[in-house]
Amino acid sequence: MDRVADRLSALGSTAALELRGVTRMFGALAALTDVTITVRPGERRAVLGSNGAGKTTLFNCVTGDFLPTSGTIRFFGEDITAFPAYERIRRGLRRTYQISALFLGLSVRDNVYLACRGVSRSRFSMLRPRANDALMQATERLIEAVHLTAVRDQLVSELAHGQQRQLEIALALAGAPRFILFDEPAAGLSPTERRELVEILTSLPPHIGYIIIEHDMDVALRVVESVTMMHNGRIFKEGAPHEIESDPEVQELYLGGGHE
Ligand SMILES: Nc1ncnc2c1ncn2[C@@H]1O[C@H](COP(=O)(O)OP(=O)(O)OP(=O)(O)O)[C@@H](O)[C@H]1O
Repeated sequence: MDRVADRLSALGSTAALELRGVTRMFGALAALTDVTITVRPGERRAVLGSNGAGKTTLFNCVTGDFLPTSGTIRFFGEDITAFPAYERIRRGLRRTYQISALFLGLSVRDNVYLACRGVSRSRFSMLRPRANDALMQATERLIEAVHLTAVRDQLVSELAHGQQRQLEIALALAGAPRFILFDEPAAGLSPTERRELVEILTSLPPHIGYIIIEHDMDVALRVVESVTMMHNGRIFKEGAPHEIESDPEVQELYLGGGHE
């Protein structure tokens, strides 16, 4: 725990992500109500809650897929509330989706290379990549970081489901991310694949913070330092994983039928 505290304090005091009073209405339905969250640089946080709690809407407001109805969102101190999604990506914000967005007919390496090239300055270059190209080197590093070196030449369509999810993490790491939103990365994974996911997430570079939405509490609580519990669009509880796990109200909500 001391190591975590040292890592976080070394990364500065300006919040990586700060939501203040964020509300998002869909007609008369409040998907988010007055949500205030502060995530420090390098901090890893889980957002948990039952179906319809507002977790995906929260991600959509942070990425710019939806604008909040009211409230503000700051990213490393800058007010990004009204920024389009690409401006947020340019500033180092990334997201993975529940539904994958991979090129199934291309190899693992080509998928990662295209992602690296998409966020680099040379993306319009017509030159063929060379083996010593910096983008190729970045590609190989990312493939290694998500444990896919052994299958890097295989087509994505031939990969196991878990390997495809690992590849999605590599794509989110392309460029220079400072903060990643992981949307249920453990969904559909076998126990072995879940263990691998935990290893990959806990080995990410220390300056990269993230929020993870995850229904699997065992995975979520092992890869974060802090937890925000949501219920009916509001923040219901915040704390360290061990506090959340042993909280009677959280247990009631999860075990008492409030969760799927
Ligand atoms: N585009 C939309 N239009 C109308 N209502 C929406 C829209 N998106 C979400 N909602 C509603 O907002 C509420 C919060 O939904 P949201 O998807 O954010 O919850 P969630 O916590 O991500 O749930 P799940 O775990 O099922 O993904 C729900 O009542 C949902 O029906």
